[in-house]
Amino acid sequence: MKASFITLDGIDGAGKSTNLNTIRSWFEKHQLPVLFTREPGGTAVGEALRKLLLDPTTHANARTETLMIFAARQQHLDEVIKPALAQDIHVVSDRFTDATFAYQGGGRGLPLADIATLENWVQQGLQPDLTLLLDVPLTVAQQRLSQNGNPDRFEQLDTAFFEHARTVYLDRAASAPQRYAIIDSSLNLDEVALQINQALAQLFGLNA
Ligand SMILES: Nc1ncnc2c1ncn2[C@@H]1O[C@H](COP(=O)(O)OP(=O)(O)OP(=O)(O)O)[C@@H](O)[C@H]1O
Ligand SMILES: Cc1cn([C@H]2C[C@H](O)[C@@H](COP(=O)(O)O)O2)c(=O)[nH]c1=O
Repeated sequence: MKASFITLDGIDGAGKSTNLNTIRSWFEKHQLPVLFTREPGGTAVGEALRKLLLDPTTHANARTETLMIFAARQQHLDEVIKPALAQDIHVVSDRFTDATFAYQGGGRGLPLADIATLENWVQQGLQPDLTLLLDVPLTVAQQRLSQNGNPDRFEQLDTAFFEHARTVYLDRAASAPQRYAIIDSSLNLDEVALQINQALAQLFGLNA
């Protein structure tokens, strides 16, 4: 079986961290080899860039921010993602390039075509086999996040930023429905887990 590259994405507060456990359990149940990783991050270089990117005192403009994210991604692809896939290990990444289109494109307002240029240069055609897009209305995400202290540099951004980001995520999913599973993450955790398990089962041709 060819190894699959799966990404998990959505606006802050959509429930990615919470639902990673569901994905872990599904792979354990089916005894499939899998590597969990995240962006920005996943390597020493990537984690150092993540620290800068999420630090509220960092003053990076939108283009610098985007280049930092793609620098982290290049290292992540070369050091972690591509080697794992080559060894027939499935890879699940907590965020990938959809986040750049959504946050730097939708949120920050950079041209999506510029992000696509960087995507082509860095990924050389590599795309996820499945993207689990956790989708919630902004009010739900914000209500959930309000329970967490110390918002990071992105979590401090305003409602318009996240509305634009959510729109880009949904537009991308609509334009390539074979690659995306839109998960209604406003439902309770059991119902969200069911949708995630169904999407994984469909990708692998296994039981949910
Ligand atoms: N389906 C759900 N129903 C109720 N609460 C939820 C649900 N999913 C997540 N939560 C709660 O919402 C909060 C945010 O969830 P989580 O940290 O998983 O979001 P996230 O998308 O990973 O956010 P971030 O990207 O900022 O880490 C947590 O307190 C979590 O327990
Ligand atoms: C990959 C990627 C991430 N971001 C932002 C989105 C989040 O606010 C943070 C990462 O933190 P997480 O809650 O642990 O996912 O970084 C971004 O703006 N652009 C990207 O490409």
